[in-house]
Amino acid sequence: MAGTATLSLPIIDLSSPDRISTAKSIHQACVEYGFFYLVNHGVDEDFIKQAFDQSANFFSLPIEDKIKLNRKEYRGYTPLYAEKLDPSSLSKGDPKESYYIGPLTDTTSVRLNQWPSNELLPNWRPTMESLFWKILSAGKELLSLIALSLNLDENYFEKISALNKPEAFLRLLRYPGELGPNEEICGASAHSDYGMITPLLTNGVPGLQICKEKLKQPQEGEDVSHVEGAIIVNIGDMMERWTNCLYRSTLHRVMPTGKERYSVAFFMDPPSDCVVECFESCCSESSPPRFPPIRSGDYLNQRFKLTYDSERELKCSFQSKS
Ligand SMILES: O=C(O)CCC(=O)C(=O)O
Ligand SMILES: [Fe+2]
Repeated sequence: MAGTATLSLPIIDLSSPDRISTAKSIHQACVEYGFFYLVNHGVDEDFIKQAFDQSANFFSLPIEDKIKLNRKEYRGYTPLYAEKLDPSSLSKGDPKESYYIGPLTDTTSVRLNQWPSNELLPNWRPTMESLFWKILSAGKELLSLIALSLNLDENYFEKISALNKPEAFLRLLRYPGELGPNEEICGASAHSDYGMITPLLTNGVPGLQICKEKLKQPQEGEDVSHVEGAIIVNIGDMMERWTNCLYRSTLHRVMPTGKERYSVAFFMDPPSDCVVECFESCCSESSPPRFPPIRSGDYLNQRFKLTYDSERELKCSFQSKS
């Protein structure tokens, strides 16, 4: 984007045998940016391309077909303008459409997922299921390195039950191109993600920006450039709470560029009953915890209420399970 700085984010190699040095690089990336690229993550490029093709197949269906799968229980289709990620923004909503797939990890809530029929979109469901498992596996591996990066045991997230049945949501996104560049309108308004980490894939069309200064107005964005085959990972608010703000949950947004853009975000949240409280390695007498402990499910519900129409009764998987 003209006049906007482009960031060169750190690159983390998930398959490096030197886990200690990788953990150090993660530490630095999370303190400085809250964002990094993940390479050698095990999700192969051809498969990613197939998944983007399938995502495009869904979004190019007639609106009547898409609306039949309208979001219920946080799963399914959300049309253009249904969401406003920055609740303080005066816009009518974010110009993007999306499709949510809820956790496949939980035998009870998995049935809440909605799927286009195999006749309508052959092989769509298995492709997305496979994408879910592949990104989950990279995410779990990454979380063991994040634990190491915080001087915790590499199985720490399993030990605090954050990873046994993670509330991972796969979200397919499409930003229409025809809106054209417009400074007032963001494809996704500035926000931070709510959970532990968000691995993100894009089809290479630019638009994603990081706003490093949370409180600055108007917000200034720096472009995140595309690195072929890499997963972009950002730290979420719950990780920020766990680490007493050592690791940054950085504001980001998607600006329109006049080109149609696709992305896939994978929100990795702890299960609803997991209590998020400051890690021992991140607080001390001189730096006491800044946030009280909170159940992950309660925290997420508060945040979702602000993002979506606040009048609407929210019923999330984490409520129906507990
Ligand atoms: O589409 C993107 O690149 C980012 C999406 C995003 O930040 C989100 O959905 O939380
Ligand atoms: Fe986000």
